[in-house]
Amino acid sequence: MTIERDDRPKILIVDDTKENIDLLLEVFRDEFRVSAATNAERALKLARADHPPDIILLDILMPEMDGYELCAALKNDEATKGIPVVFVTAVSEVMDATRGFAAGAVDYITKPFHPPMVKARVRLHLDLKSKYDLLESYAFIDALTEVNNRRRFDLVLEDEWNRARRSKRSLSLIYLDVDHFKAFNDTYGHGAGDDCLRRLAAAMAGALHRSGDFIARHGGEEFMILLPYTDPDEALTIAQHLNRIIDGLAIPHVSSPVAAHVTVSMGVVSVDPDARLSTREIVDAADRALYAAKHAGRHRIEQIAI
Ligand SMILES: Nc1nc2c(ncn2[C@@H]2O[C@H](COP(=O)(O)OP(=O)(O)OP(=O)(O)O)[C@@H](O)[C@H]2O)c(=O)[nH]1
Repeated sequence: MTIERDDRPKILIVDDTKENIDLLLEVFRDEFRVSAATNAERALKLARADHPPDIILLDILMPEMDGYELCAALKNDEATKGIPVVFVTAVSEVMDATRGFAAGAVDYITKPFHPPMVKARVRLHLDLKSKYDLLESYAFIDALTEVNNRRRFDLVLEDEWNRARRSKRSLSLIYLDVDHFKAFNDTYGHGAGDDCLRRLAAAMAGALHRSGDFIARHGGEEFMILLPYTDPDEALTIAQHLNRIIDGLAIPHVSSPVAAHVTVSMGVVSVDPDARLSTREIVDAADRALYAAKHAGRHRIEQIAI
């Protein structure tokens, strides 16, 4: 049996009048997955769900929380602020649309609907959103290795550390540095050095399977691997696995005093969720462990728990 995936964009219609919902449902049901809410509370719940809508059509006039307030609430929430909101308004209320833009809406459509126009505008905003998302993702990708960059790492570490503290689960971090990489560049050239970093990044990214596992290039020949919900034993197992994967690439390094191929050193830190530490202190601890691994001869893993 094959289960077909429904890749159509998701649209959420928020309107307290069932007839208006039905009208828009007719317009969108063939091209979109449509859900509907008749009040702000339900709309917020659907917008914050695991599979949020790609766009929200929002009636301005609703009892209790009106469209403006709901829009402002969506824009103030990290989880929903990126979802484009289009106001739905009667022609007589067009002036109010200005307030809608101030609340964070991207556009408005007027009743009575002209279906092709409504569809075209919704498609336009979906298209703009996906281009915006793509651009934003470039800002977080390391151009050489195409894994996450340091900027993204800083944000994700902050998020994961907060989550670890809330859920009382330990967080582990691997700070990894290529051994004698200056000698590698000097021997094989900077272009070969770049290729080596690309291969290491791809191999490590391919070896991390758990959702939430995260790799970033931290700078130069340094990488960070963040392992949420991971205790010291598991973190050590993953570090050893990465070490084997890198040894397995067997990238020749004749000028390394450590081995005939490219090797790495790792500092592994596992943090107790009750430890009152800043993310900076976590990174510093991983750095100390990495330094110990380098000092002890390289091509090894040093681990600390804090
Ligand atoms: N090819 C290439 N080299 C880089 C890049 N970023 C940093 N490097 C080089 O990485 C080398 C790092 O050298 P060091 O910090 O002295 O460390 P190392 O030679 O790896 O020695 P240990 O870390 O002590 O084992 C420098 O020569 C940098 O020029 C890069 O993007 N591409």
